[in-house]
Amino acid sequence: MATDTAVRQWRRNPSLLSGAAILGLLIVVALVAPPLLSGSAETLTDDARLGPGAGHLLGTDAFGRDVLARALVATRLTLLMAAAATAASFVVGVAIGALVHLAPGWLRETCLRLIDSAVAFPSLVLALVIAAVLGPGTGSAIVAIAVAGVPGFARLTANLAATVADKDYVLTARLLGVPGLRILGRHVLPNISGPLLVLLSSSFTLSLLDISSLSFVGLGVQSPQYDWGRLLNEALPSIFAQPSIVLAPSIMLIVTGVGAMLLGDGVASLVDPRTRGTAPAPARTADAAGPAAPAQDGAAQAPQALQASGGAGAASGTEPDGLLTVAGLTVRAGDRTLVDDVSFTIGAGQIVGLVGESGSGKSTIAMAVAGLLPEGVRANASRLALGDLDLLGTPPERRLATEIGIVYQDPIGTFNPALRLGTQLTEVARVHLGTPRRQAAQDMVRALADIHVTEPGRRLRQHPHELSGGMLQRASIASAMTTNPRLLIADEPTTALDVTVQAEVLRQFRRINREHGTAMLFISHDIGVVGVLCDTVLVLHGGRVVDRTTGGDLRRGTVTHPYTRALLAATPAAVEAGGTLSAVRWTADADAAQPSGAPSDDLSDTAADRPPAAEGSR
Ligand SMILES: Nc1ncnc2c1ncn2[C@@H]1O[C@H](COP(=O)(O)OP(=O)(O)OP(=O)(O)O)[C@@H](O)[C@H]1O
Repeated sequence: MATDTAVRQWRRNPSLLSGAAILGLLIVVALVAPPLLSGSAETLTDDARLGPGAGHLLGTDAFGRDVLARALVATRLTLLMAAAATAASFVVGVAIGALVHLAPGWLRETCLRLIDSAVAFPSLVLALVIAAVLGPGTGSAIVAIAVAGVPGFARLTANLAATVADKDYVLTARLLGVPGLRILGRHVLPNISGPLLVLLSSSFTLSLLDISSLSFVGLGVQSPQYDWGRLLNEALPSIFAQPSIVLAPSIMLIVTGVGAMLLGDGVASLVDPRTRGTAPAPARTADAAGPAAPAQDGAAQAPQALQASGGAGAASGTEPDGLLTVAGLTVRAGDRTLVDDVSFTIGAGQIVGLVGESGSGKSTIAMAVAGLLPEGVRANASRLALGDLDLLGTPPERRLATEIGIVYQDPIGTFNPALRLGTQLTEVARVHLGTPRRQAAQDMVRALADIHVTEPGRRLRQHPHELSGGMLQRASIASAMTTNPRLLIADEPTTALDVTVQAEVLRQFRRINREHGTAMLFISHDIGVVGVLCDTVLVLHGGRVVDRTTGGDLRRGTVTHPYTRALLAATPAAVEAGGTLSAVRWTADADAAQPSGAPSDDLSDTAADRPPAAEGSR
């Protein structure tokens, strides 16, 4: 079965097939030509400078040696030198790039600038300088080309690693306390392997040409050894009288280069799990299947589906003890304040929502709570704690990993595309709870079934790209709940999903909240969704809390703060209810600014003037 799949993948990959065929043929030549053809390639005869003919297809050189035989015998040394130089550049370059990526900010920037300068220097010129310093010879040519190739690999590795570093699955690994080197090996390098392999193949071609160039100018292979560059060097004096003498090494160089590039392209698409084409992606209908009936249609379905259930905290009508305490949280990037003096608490079983326009600081607050702020961004607070766990200091990784779960906006970006779901979903249980692999898999199958993922056993063997967005989001909720965390942070968890899947995902949040008493910090642009799910809602604007209200007030539309009213007026639900869709035009210091169609109000109705909806309102 696996063999059939492998054969199909190869058949569907003409670059891989043709590149492998060409390089395979060259390897055969490199293996068999020296023992079979060394005689005619190296024995001096009186048949000097013969033209192409029956005895010698491409003629003979000035010493009567067969030109074609020499080119074929030279294949072994040429390929070995190019491969050795490329392998050395690859290993050293990737290692340097990875270390640079892990280095602290100032050192990384310095190293990157140095690498950039090295890349800007032409590799052949650099190789010529190194070869001239080391002296002519096969070894020095390999070293020179290898050194010249290092900066390219180092830069690509460091740059690509930086693009993967802010992916959700890397953030999650950081939250779980996975060491930097392990994150690099497990999450970063596998996901940048495609471009690195393409560079490997083009670097092999470049090494081949550079090594041949060094030999051609007399700094590489020395007589009596010969590679294709050395053959071109020897043919130079007679190139006009006997042009056929340069044909064989030139053609061999071109064919090898083309073969390497084709193979590189083919391997790059083969290692990318998204283009492997394994099992077909599940049908969309499977996503909505499951014991809970999906909402019928329309944006209003999600809120309606949840309204009936009511909020745990809201139903109690009491303010639960603060499990998460955020007091005076301020987050800065350099001299820019991203979040300004934000305070709130979340009790066990309570859901607190953060709403606000894009850029108002919602995700920054969540990341500050989880200790996942990006480099250069610093959080300060008079208190930031989850129960007895001080989140401002350096909390024990194990506790962070098990007491906070995160569900991100983009279910596809949440998972490492290079790893099967089973490996990723059971990692926390295996690594942090010490659960045996088989038991962790069985537990996860149950957890996925609980959250209405169909065929959970099969899902664990699939890669993320083989599941729909809704199914992946449910898998990420199941994953976040593995340790039964005290706090679940959901950062726009439904934004990337269509409305029917949204409703189901929201139902799952509600169920988890009620069954496990999990405290939740729920972030959304969608004020309607926040209204039906959350007990307490903080409205953010420009990094500050401008209003505190309740889900009930949002649902009933009985909010009084002008900005919150402006947000409500800007939701499609307001239009469905007969209102006018308005753009939000409120600013903290422009009391006249109102959404069009919204009743006039002034800014005296600040959070301080309102009864606190959550403990610690500022
Ligand atoms: N690493 C960073 N360095 C500097 N500024 C940042 C950084 N990350 C975010 N910001 C800024 O912080 C502010 C708040 O961003 P944040 O992502 O928290 O907003 P948000 O309300 O979650 O927006 P969205 O809903 O679009 O995700 C924005 O102005 C953003 O440009």
